[in-house]
Amino acid sequence: MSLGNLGSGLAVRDLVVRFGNTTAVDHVDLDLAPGEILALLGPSGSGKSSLLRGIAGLEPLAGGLVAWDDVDLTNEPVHRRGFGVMFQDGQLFPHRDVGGNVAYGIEHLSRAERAHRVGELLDLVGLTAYERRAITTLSGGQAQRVALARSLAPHPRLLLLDEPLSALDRALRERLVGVLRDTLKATGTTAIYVTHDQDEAFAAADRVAVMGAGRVLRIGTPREVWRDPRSETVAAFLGYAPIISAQTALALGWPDGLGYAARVALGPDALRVADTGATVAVVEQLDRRGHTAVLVDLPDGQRATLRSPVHVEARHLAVALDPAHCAVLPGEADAG
Ligand SMILES: Nc1ncnc2c1ncn2[C@@H]1O[C@H](COP(=O)(O)OP(=O)(O)OP(=O)(O)O)[C@@H](O)[C@H]1O
Repeated sequence: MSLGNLGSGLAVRDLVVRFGNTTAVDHVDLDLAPGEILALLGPSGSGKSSLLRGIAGLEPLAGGLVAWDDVDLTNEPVHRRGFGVMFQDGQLFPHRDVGGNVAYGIEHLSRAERAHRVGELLDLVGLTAYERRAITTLSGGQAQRVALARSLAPHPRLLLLDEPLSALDRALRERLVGVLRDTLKATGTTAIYVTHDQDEAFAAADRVAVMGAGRVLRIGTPREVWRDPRSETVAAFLGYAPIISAQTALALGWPDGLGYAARVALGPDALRVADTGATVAVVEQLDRRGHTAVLVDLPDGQRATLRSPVHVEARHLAVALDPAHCAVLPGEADAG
């Protein structure tokens, strides 16, 4: 049934998923344009998987609507939505080889068409000539690339990826997130990508939605969400720390123009050593890759980290805040 006003791509309206007394997804609205990649980010238990599964049709809805190109799919079974799903463990068939796995969803095609599509996708995910390899001989990263090729083979109009890289180590994740994004873009696939890793979300997506307690707290491009998290919850989840009052920010040399109730969230490079400024006590120094993390106590008693190229000798430092590496948050009373 055409709904008449929801536009092209995915539209989610007022979606609710409940498990007993737990509301896992709490009245969520979401729009996704064709070809767009959205990352769903949020702490454990914030409802990311439940939202994804609700959209896929894998979880019954307690309320709301899922539509594609203005057509209501809420009551369509999973396999009639034209959506694909890829999970953390890939769920490959061990008794089929790589090519057999990729061809799984396209067995209605002619042998030649199938072979062409399988070859094309294996090329895209960087596994050319792996077609006859046994699944049991693949590394974790290779297996996830096969899983990606398999889920893309039937041309899903929406691909739902649930923590597709989280079983892999960080270095491999950083590399594969690029392969994943490039492959989704090369195939023009619209996708929702669930992860709890901020870096992965920012690297994969055109837009990021940060969830908390079943709701979408903030949605925008990675740059918009980072620059303007709009709430302490989102800022803290993105890795801003600590969050200080306007008064403390002014004491640390903030150039003015802050509302009395505003709060300032410090990003990783927010504090720097200055010739003049507030003096803070050095508490501890930790060796990091390429820099020293100098832990200092701010005038309000909160601990903050300053990145320094070398260990500092002094027990006290003059520091200043760099507004370009901070986010200004509205005071509780102004928060919308
Ligand atoms: N099958 C289930 N039965 C009961 N409660 C569930 C079920 N699945 C999820 N929940 C609950 O719903 C809420 C949201 O869980 P969900 O798995 O969607 O969160 P998440 O953000 O994906 O978490 P994670 O990052 O840990 O996977 C949690 O409180 C969780 O305990």
